[in-house]
Amino acid sequence: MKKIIIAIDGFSSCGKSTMAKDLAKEIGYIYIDSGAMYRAVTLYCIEHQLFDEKGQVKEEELKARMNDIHISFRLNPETQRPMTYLNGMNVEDRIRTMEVSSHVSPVAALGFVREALVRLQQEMGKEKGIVMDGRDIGTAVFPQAELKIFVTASPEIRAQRRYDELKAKGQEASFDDILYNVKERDRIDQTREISPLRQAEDAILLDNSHLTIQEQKEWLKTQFLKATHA
Ligand SMILES: Nc1ncnc2c1ncn2[C@@H]1O[C@H](COP(=O)(O)OP(=O)(O)O)[C@@H](O)[C@H]1O
Ligand SMILES: Nc1ccn([C@@H]2O[C@H](COP(=O)(O)OP(=O)(O)O)[C@@H](O)[C@H]2O)c(=O)n1
Repeated sequence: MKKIIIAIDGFSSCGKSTMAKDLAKEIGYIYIDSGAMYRAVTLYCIEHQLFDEKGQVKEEELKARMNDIHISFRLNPETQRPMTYLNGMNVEDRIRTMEVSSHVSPVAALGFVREALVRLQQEMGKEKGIVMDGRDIGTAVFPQAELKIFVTASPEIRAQRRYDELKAKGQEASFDDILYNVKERDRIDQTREISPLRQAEDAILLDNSHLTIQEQKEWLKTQFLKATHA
């Protein structure tokens, strides 16, 4: 069967990666979490003191160091899940902290950061057979994608999902802080100048507020089958 590109965009913490990862595994496609790449650049900034005392990113310094930032994915041999690597180090857990979540959107709004990461993402999708999730996959990275999904759910439900996830990992978390972060990232992501978060005209909208993980997985598989048998 001819391989296609599947773009899954939408608001923060609604379940995009969960459904994208599950589908990719089932149909034998590569899965790429583009948000992990923006998170990895943000972790690099935190670890190299590239935020000033006001919490603003030191743009010129980051720009000068972009060539020193190498991001890749490798499958965990036990779980078969993709792990994010930054300059050869596994940073999968470190990029998921609230500290990174609260700094990532301003970093992702920078044109030179987006240019570098979009180039890498397009390279990864060159052979098709890829499911990528993020904010601008259907609008900017792969506007030609054969299947585009735009996912949303209420902010409270999304914050609860992220809260449960952090708690399950044993991380300290406050529901109110997470809710604030989810809403604030949505605001910055939707209002930035370059490739703001928006639904592509040809994307299928999914509100999964009241769907289980299993239900949304089945829904996505149906969309895939429709797109490949059309
Ligand atoms: N339909 C759902 N119902 C309940 N929890 C969900 C659902 N979809 C995903 N989750 C959980 O919500 C959290 C956020 O999901 P994730 O896939 O990381 O979202 P995103 O990629 O959109 O940020 C994860 O802990 C995931 O297990
Ligand atoms: N294609 C993408 C993916 C993520 N991002 C940025 O990276 C942040 C983290 O993305 P993510 O997908 O890991 O976010 P979660 O919804 O998983 O928390 C987003 O809030 C955006 O600011 C982006 O700008 N473009």
